[in-house]
Amino acid sequence: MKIAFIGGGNMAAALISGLAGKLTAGANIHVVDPNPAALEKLSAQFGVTTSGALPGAQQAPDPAAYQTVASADVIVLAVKPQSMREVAEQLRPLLPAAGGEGGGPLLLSIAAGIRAADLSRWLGGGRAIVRCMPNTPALIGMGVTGLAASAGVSAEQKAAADAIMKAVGATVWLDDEAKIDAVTAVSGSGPAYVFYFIEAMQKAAEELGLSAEQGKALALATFTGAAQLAAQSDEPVSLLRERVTSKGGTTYAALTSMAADGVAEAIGRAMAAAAARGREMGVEFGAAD
Ligand SMILES: NC(=O)C1=CN([C@@H]2O[C@H](COP(=O)(O)OP(=O)(O)OC[C@H]3O[C@@H](n4cnc5c(N)ncnc54)[C@H](O)[C@@H]3O)[C@@H](O)[C@H]2O)C=CC1
Ligand SMILES: O=C(O)[C@@H]1CCC=N1
Repeated sequence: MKIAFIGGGNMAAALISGLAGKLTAGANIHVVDPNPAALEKLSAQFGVTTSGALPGAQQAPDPAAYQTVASADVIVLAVKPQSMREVAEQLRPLLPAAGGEGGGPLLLSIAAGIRAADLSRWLGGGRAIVRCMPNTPALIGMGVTGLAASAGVSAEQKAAADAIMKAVGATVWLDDEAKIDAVTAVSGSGPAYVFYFIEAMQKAAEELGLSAEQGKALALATFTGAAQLAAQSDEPVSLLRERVTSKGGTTYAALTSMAADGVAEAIGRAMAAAAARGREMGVEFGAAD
């Protein structure tokens, strides 16, 4: 499978680390990014080929790269949402005319917010697009990705999208593209909530007299252990929580304090804000002329 990445930043690097040498040879992966440092790192680490610009970009275009991008089976769009329109319009002249179902390359967009209909329009219309929402644990093969296919994506292309994302973790297919905003709020942004919680626990551990190293070791092992226990258990998470919570004991004191502070409600509001921002970005960066 020949894969071209447009954008070689954090998420692209995480995906390439799972793909290169496993799903396809590094030499079958091409990365376009105007940042030379990002390209050097990816080519040294994974043996990918690289180029600095698409035609129409401000940098001097690299004609050898056109053919590589144009003949890719899958083009992963891994730039920031606000760059997506510009990149799609640069990509458009390289792509073969859109055919029927499964015609042309599969476009895999990992951008938050950007809707498939806008992307397809910027790419000349009738494109086979799968929207994906991965997350950064993909870097260690423990990501989870939500995917939604637009009309015109063939069964083979869906299988290719699934294989690419399974190379870095689990996949969850959605029947409706709009649900990608919910996935973004849960698992796309989710690692940041977990890091936030771990940071808070580390800080509190130090305030309680433990060293920074001790706080880190205890907080991390607790997260890993509790998440694995929940994943491996057939029982509801609420029951696992209750088993930790002795009546009148320490956990009860902590959870009572969290309930009084409205922590669960605050998490709900935070995730609603993430989903709303996803929808808003779709409008902000995808508006028709
Ligand atoms: N970071 C995360 O946790 C997640 C990010 N995403 C999505 O992934 C996308 C990329 O995010 P990150 O990798 O975090 O950002 P990043 O800033 O690390 O990477 C973006 C890359 O695009 C490059 N770029 C800019 N203009 C370009 C152009 N015209 N042609 C080619 N490359 C160009 C930049 O040089 C940069 O290396 C975003 O759309 C984001 O919504 C999705 C899931 C999780
Ligand atoms: O914060 C963001 O917009 C991106 C999408 C999900 C994670 N990072």
